[in-house]
Parts: sequence; structure tokens; C-alpha cells
Amino acid sequence: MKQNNKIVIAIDGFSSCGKSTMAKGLAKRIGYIYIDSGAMYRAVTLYCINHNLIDGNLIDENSLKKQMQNIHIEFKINTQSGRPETWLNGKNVEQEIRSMQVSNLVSPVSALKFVRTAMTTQQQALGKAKGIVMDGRDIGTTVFPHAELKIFVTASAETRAKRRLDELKAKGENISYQEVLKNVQERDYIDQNRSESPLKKADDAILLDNSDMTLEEQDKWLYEQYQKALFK
Ligand SMILES: Nc1ncnc2c1ncn2[C@@H]1O[C@H](COP(=O)(O)OP(=O)(O)OP(=O)(O)O)[C@@H](O)[C@H]1O
Ligand SMILES: Nc1ccn([C@@H]2O[C@H](COP(=O)(O)O)[C@@H](O)[C@H]2O)c(=O)n1
Repeated sequence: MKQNNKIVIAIDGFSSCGKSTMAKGLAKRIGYIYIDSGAMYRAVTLYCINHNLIDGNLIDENSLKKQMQNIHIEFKINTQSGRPETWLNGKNVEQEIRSMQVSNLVSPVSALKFVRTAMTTQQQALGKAKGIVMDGRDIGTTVFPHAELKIFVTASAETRAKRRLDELKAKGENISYQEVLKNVQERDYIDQNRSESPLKKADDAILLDNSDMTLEEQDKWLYEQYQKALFK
């Protein structure tokens, strides 16, 4: 068994495939910290929107670079739901960062090298004591290349868009399937093709296609992988 029993678990994969659902569930079950690294990139994007650093598709990179030191992101547990929520500069932005406006701009912001460097440094600090489940795009390749358990999740774009659409509709958002599918496909493309830490499966990651899995099945599967990694 691993020394002090705690490991690092990296869950990467394509947009809206269920990474955070799985990661959150496992972290809760085994008493680990859960970090949604995508929420951090979303918070930086929201900061850009609120400070007029994006005009159309153009990011004011020089201003953003200077202002990176003003961007403070925290995760706090909501005492009612027991779930971690994202705070940006002292304000709870958990809902705002999930909007389509942010979703449509987050991948170009995340492709900037200085943004990635800043987020990676913070993510590595959060994982220093191990006992963490982090999901994202580059956790197994760049943030925690030595993670004891790495999972790479995928599902067809259509399945992922349908899942996200159902979620957004349940929250009362008026949005079409085509719009969600387009966003999922565009983010996947940018995330896979950027030069800095592109989305890709780490060589030692376990591939999971959960297109035909229920939530319960994938939770069970992940827990089994955790147990195997713990006793490896
Ligand atoms: N196996 C599954 N079957 C059906 N729905 C699922 C499954 N796994 C996750 N979902 C649902 O799909 C939606 C997207 O899941 P989730 O937010 O976990 O994805 P994600 O990979 O973290 O997305 P993103 O990277 O865009 O943040 C959620 O509504 C979730 O409940
Ligand atoms: N490690 C990561 C995590 C996320 N991103 C970028 O943020 C976008 C939003 O992430 P979600 O997990 O909330 O979908 C994502 O599309 C990536 O552009 C990243 O670059 N690295």
C-alpha cells in the first residue's frame, strides 16, 4: 500500500464527458480533496469578460498578463450542498462560470501560456499533500505527471452534447442542441491543438469510454481503479 495511504488521481478528457461528476463522487467517497481545474480557467475567463479584456474573439493579452496577479481563485465548500464552489476575488462565481458566454471564450483564454503557467503552479500546490482528485485536460500530462492513477475519459460528441444540454435545460437555460454540440466540438478542437499542454491521453492513463455507462457503473469502475492503484 502507498505510504500514508494517499495518492494523486488525475482525471482528464473531453468536454462534458462526465469527468467532474466522477471525480467529485470518488473524492467524496474516499475523503479526498476535489479540484475542478476547468473552473479555474473559467474564472480567469470571467475576469477577462468583467474587465473588458475580450473584444469579440480578441483577448487583450498584455493587459491580462499584467492583471494575472489580481486574479484570486478559491474553492469553498457550500455548507448546504456539501459541494465545492468557485470564488473569484471574494465573490461566489460558481453559476456565472458555467454560462455559455464563458464556455464560448474559455478555450482561447486557456491556450495562453502565461495563463497555463499560473494555473499549473496553483494546482500543483493544491496537490502537494496528495489525497487529491483533480479533473481537467492536462492533469496527467503536465500538472501531475507522476500521479499514481490517471484516467482519460471520452464519449461521442453527440452523447456529451446531449448530457450537457439536459443539464443546462434543467437549470432553465434556453439553448439548442446544435449550439451545445458546436461549443463542445470547438472546445475539443482548440484544447487538442494548442501548443501549450494540449489535451491528450497520458501514455500511462487508463482510457474510459463512458458513452454507454450509467452514472452508477462509472462510479463503480472508478472506485475499482482507485483500489487497484492504492495497492499497486
Ligand atoms: N454516464 C453518464 N450518463 C449520463 N449522464 C452523465 C454521465 N456522466 C456524466 N453525466 C452528466 O453529463 C453532464 C456533464 O458531466 P460533467 O460536468 O461531469 O462533465 P465534465 O467532463 O466535467 O465536463 P466539462 O469538462 O465540460 O466541465 C452532467 O450533467 C452529468 O450529470
Ligand atoms: N486542466 C484544464 C482544464 C480546463 N481547461 C480549459 O478550460 C475549459 C473549461 O473546462 P471544463 O472542464 O469546465 O469544461 C476547457 O475547455 C479547456 O479549454 C484546460 O485548458 N486545462
